[in-house]
Amino acid sequence: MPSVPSILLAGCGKMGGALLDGWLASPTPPRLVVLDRHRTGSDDDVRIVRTPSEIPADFQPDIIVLAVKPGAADDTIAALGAALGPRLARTAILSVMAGRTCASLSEAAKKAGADIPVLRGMPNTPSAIGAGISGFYAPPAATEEQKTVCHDLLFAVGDVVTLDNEKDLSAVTAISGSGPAYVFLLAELLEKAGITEGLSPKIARRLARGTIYGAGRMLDDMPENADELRKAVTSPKGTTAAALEILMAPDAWPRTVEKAVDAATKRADELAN
Ligand SMILES: NC(=O)C1=CN([C@@H]2O[C@H](COP(=O)(O)OP(=O)(O)OC[C@H]3O[C@@H](n4cnc5c(N)ncnc54)[C@H](OP(=O)(O)O)[C@@H]3O)[C@@H](O)[C@H]2O)C=CC1
Ligand SMILES: O=C(O)[C@@H]1CCC=N1
Repeated sequence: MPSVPSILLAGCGKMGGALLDGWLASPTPPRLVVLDRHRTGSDDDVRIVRTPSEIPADFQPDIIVLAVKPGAADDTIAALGAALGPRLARTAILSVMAGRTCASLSEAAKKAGADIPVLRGMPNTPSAIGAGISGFYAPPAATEEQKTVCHDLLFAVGDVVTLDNEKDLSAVTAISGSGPAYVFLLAELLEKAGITEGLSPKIARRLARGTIYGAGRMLDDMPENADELRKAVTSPKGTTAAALEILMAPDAWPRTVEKAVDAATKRADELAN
């Protein structure tokens, strides 16, 4: 494989677009062709096509990053197989889709005439600014070179946790794949509560966002556990204690977060095939 790998990004919506932004801002972006029926325009760094038949004839992808909806994967793989044929002989697929297993995607690739390995990543949208975190799983069928290139693609946009068991990707999806949405919801709710308490929308927004940013940075920078950082904010009989008495009631956040993560994990399992 060449030192700069050739990547076909199939699907460039919310997650594919975040990966693309992150790669383009990284020190050594891969050679990129982007396939997405809604994207237009190309520049020096990336060629954008709307259908597989528009992929340049001399482009041979080392890795296809599959970032379409799980239900669109088989049709996309079939269309790529038909358009690229023998150009897929040394390609591997890196799926970033929720649920879909390596085995089911390998089967779809085989049907499309490409007997090629499928690796899986579960990134998240902060990848767009190089602050992602991804789970990564490579099956035994992948070569060491394919494992390294796929790992490094995810590492170029943030941290990577390598998993020994593919099954764990469902829980990873529920925690870090979907997780930014939970944090954004907290930002929305804090902002709304601030407005209810009489702050202007502008000030409530600034306080909510600044607080989540600062707390996130402390979690990243400081060695203390999250509960220690929480306790450092909580004066006995003070304001935080009054709020946490409500949030930490057994049926409030502890149970709600557990139930939400379990629902997301189960949904990832349902999307498997
Ligand atoms: N959003 C997120 O935060 C995360 C998403 N993921 C995974 O990433 C995948 C994509 O999700 P997301 O980015 O949200 O979805 P989007 O719908 O935003 O993006 C998918 C894009 O691919 C296009 N597309 C699908 N099939 C083809 C095709 N054959 N040819 C050309 N374009 C095609 C879609 O067009 P059209 O809409 O017309 O089909 C759409 O523009 C999912 O499998 C999801 O599980 C993983 C981690 C996080
Ligand atoms: O909601 C979803 O299914 C995708 C996977 C993780 C985040 N978004």
